[in-house]
Amino acid sequence: MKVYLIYFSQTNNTRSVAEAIAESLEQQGAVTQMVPLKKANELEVIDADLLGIGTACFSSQAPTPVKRFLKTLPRLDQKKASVFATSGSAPGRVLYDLAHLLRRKGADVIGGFLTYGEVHHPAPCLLGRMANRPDTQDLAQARRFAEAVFEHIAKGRPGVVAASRPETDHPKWGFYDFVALISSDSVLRLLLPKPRLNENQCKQCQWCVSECPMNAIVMDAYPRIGDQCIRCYHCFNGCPQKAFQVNWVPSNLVVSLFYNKTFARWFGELKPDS
Ligand SMILES: Cc1cc2nc3c(=O)[nH]c(=O)nc-3n(C[C@H](O)[C@H](O)[C@H](O)COP(=O)(O)O)c2cc1C
Repeated sequence: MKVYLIYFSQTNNTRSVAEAIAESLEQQGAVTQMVPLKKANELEVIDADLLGIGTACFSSQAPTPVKRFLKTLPRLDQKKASVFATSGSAPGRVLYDLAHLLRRKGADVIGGFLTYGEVHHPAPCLLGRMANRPDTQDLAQARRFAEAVFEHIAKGRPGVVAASRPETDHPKWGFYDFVALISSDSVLRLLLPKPRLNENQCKQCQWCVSECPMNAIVMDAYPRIGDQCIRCYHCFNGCPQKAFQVNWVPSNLVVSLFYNKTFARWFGELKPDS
């Protein structure tokens, strides 16, 4: 069985889950190729017996670059696919987004797996950080999920694997599912601050230009962030010179008043744990 495993991961949580899944599939005899989204290739997708797509959750949904990629895929008539995601406490529609877009292309989505991933979103006041996730148990669960997917295909079973998360097939209608519906990129651009470059610290290494998942950073004399920025803060978090700055004051207010209150109401009094 040929498996093509694509992952979108900025702080390596989803990548660790993808590695655990790949390892488990290989142990069972599958030939697995694992690639980051930016390097994913349509021809390999078509060639695979099983397509795996994994992502970090942004704003309780699948990040825009992942959705865009899935929308541009060719027809996947009855190709087996499985999806997985890592998130903080509010995964919302992330699994459904992946499965729904794959099904629209005609894929046969046989399972969805979700686990926690430590949150590195730089907004200082965000609660629910899920420190050190995914941990050994989470990764063991990911391996078991991969075993179930492999067995399902090998034995030619119909439908979805028993271990699949129900929201892979039907969206839930909880609070964060609504958050996902209203959190379009344009709303996030209004609510969240854009990173700003401190030119004195920038060494023009162009790390941010090559890493931006939206290809929204272009090089003038210095990197310039364009209007396509989705506020993922990958440039801010990852810049080797720490040359980006963000003014959190206005959005801290929004997050503290609205988001953290909701966390507290729905999940108990979460405390910053790092
Ligand atoms: C910009 C951004 C937005 C996020 N939004 C959410 C969210 O709405 N709900 C949630 O549960 N986690 C959210 N997270 C947390 C990530 O989904 C989580 O940390 C994930 O494991 C990161 O995966 P990665 O290390 O593979 O990039 C967000 C993280 C970032 C950076």
